[in-house]
Amino acid sequence: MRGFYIGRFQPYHNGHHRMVEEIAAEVNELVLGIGSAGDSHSPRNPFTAGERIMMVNKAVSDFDITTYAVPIEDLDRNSVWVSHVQSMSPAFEVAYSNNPLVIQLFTEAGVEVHQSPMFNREVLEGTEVRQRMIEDRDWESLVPDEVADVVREIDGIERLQRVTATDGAERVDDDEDPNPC
Ligand SMILES: Nc1ncnc2c1ncn2[C@@H]1O[C@H](COP(=O)(O)OP(=O)(O)OP(=O)(O)O)[C@@H](O)[C@H]1O
Ligand SMILES: NC(=O)c1ccc[n+]([C@@H]2O[C@H](COP(=O)(O)O)[C@@H](O)[C@H]2O)c1
Repeated sequence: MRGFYIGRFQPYHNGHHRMVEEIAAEVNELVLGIGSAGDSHSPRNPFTAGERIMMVNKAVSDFDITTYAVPIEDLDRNSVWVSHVQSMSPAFEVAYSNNPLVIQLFTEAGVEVHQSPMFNREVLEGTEVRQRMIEDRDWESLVPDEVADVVREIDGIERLQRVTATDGAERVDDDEDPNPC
């Protein structure tokens, strides 16, 4: 049986990895949808689809299943999103997600959806990993070693810190004359 699991994976972390481990007990093939594939170089989506494919492919090589990483760009219309996914992915019988919108859209389209427990969600969350990267705090322990290697290879921390920084320009208050003479 072939399954489908989509995430933004910004970056792929140990919560995703635990979920793939559980999925691997149920299917022998898994499509990993790289969601919001067109987004990169922003605080919420720092890594490109290609970089996320590297992270995911290297990390899941430990598991005894065949995997395919497929980039999926976002659409303005949720109502046709499942068809869009199906048009880009190898065919699959079951979708895995804990995202309420994704669950709703697949269910309405007649696709069986399985949820998983949330693993150590207090820290295993992309937002937390990125915050630690910005603040130079330990993030490596929250991701598979292969992902940490990719982040270092692409100078990902420097990029995230730079795209998160403000431009440092002095703010001029509205009621202050910028050109006093
Ligand atoms: N710790 C976790 N345990 C189980 N599932 C998780 C965990 N973290 C994320 N997921 C699930 O993995 C899928 C992809 O998640 P996503 O890539 O958005 O990660 P995220 O940690 O929620 O990231 P962000 O904080 O950047 O939104 C979603 O279905 C999400 O619910
Ligand atoms: N209309 C759309 O483009 C649409 C709808 C539902 C989910 N998605 C994408 O699917 C992915 C879902 O992953 P998360 O669970 O990580 O949010 C995201 O990249 C999200 O943007 C896109």
